[in-house]
Amino acid sequence: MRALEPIYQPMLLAGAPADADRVIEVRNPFSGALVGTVPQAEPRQIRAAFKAAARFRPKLSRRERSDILLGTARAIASDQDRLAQLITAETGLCLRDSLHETRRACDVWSFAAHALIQNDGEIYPGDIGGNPHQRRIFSMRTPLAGVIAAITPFNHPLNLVSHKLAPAIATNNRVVLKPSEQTPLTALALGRILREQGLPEGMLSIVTGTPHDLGDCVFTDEDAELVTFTGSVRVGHQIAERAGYRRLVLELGGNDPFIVLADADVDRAAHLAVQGAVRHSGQRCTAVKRALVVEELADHFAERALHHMRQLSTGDPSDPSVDLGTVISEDAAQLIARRVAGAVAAGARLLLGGEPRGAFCPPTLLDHVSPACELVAEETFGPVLPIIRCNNDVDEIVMMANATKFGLSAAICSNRLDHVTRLIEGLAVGSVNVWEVPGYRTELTPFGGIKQSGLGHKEGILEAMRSFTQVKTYSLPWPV
Ligand SMILES: NC(=O)c1ccc[n+]([C@@H]2O[C@H](COP(=O)([O-])OP(=O)(O)OC[C@H]3O[C@@H](n4cnc5c(N)ncnc54)[C@H](O)[C@@H]3O)[C@@H](O)[C@H]2O)c1
Repeated sequence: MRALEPIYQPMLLAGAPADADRVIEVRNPFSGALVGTVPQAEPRQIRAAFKAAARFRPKLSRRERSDILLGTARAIASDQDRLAQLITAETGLCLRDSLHETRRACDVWSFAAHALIQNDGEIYPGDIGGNPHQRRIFSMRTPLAGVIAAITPFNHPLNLVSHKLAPAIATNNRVVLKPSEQTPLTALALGRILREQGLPEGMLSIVTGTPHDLGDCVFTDEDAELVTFTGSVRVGHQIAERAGYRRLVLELGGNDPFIVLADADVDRAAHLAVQGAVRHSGQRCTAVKRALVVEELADHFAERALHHMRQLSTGDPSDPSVDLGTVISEDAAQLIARRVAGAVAAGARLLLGGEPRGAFCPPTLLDHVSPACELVAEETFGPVLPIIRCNNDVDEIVMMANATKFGLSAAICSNRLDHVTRLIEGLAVGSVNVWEVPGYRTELTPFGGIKQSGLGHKEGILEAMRSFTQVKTYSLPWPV
């Protein structure tokens, strides 16, 4: 496929294009080619973005918001090839994964449009207590008084940005978004679409820059009432320590187990595990990070997983037939390689893999992995499937799965209802999928982790619309 011409994208400050004295370069992780440049914002520009947002009071009717959201969904759908190419150029993800991402983002925007037409208030009778009143209490949801500060990671540059912006717009809020400096071009392309759909300028700023240059200003601005952050545990915890008295929504890393019990169809389980581990280059918070397989199936599982991994085609991520692109950078590929080597040194058997080439990390399969290795104790963000063998004992498997600081999602392969229900009850995670990859969800459903993976506030359109609003109650006389 022809390489895209390098582009310069200005930021959006209160909807208007804005430059800065310096730029950051975005390079294609596969080819090293320059994809484009964006401004390196200065802290004073971040302040200006929050100030402009705080001054603006959105007055869009539900119908107007719904039109903008549906228009955005349609624009993403009609431009999906170009957007997918941009995602692939910025991230090194294969085009197939990028197209998948554009379809998810369309869902986000259209589901938000549908969600906002539902009434979100409730009615409570006043005559229920020991001192009954002839009144009724009504609740309504209002936008936040302050501005939403949104910070997003590199790995889903369209979908996760959509998960911040769509519910914010649906609830008439104002947002200052700082996308990852590794993938800012897709976020800015989405910002342009929103402008074309008639989003009022004061509702959205998209500022770009490195955390090194911006410091804390995005999440400590005096006008930021809520910080919604998706990214690593390390950065999420730093933000939690420094953000002060404001609402926090943290969607952090994961270390998701893929549990295969003794009754499982081994080939089906192995195929799912490989998909869950390598799709999106293994760079999903909910990717399969550890396969916990009962000992009696493990040889067969490893053999079938090897078979499925060998089917994957690799190469230029912009080639539509390629299944696996690169990870985000050469440094990321090197870190994965070091952790794989560490696991092998600790006794794991490498069944498939090899040295990284630039940012390309080959699909990697290991068996007999010790749960103590860094490869599986930490979140390893790459196309790696480590098999940890375990005893055929559900309670022990629950303990192994939970023996991590993370608590995002999990997957189970079993048809034994008694075992499945014990696992669903026992796993300390936000979501469990039976006979699916851990990350399965719709864009509407609640999603988010516990323990170090998050504070328990959920995303997903409906939950995000709740966290981006306050509940106000009012009561009226209600004589009967
Ligand atoms: N739970 C979820 O929903 C979810 C979804 C996707 C990704 N993630 C997680 O995100 C991580 C991968 O993304 P990443 O590498 O971009 O994460 P990251 O934490 O390095 O960066 C995320 C964002 O924070 C910014 N940032 C980095 N350091 C900062 C600092 N000191 N102060 C303020 N902002 C800072 C980055 O510029 C980026 O915009 C993985 O851990 C993955 O599991 C979680």
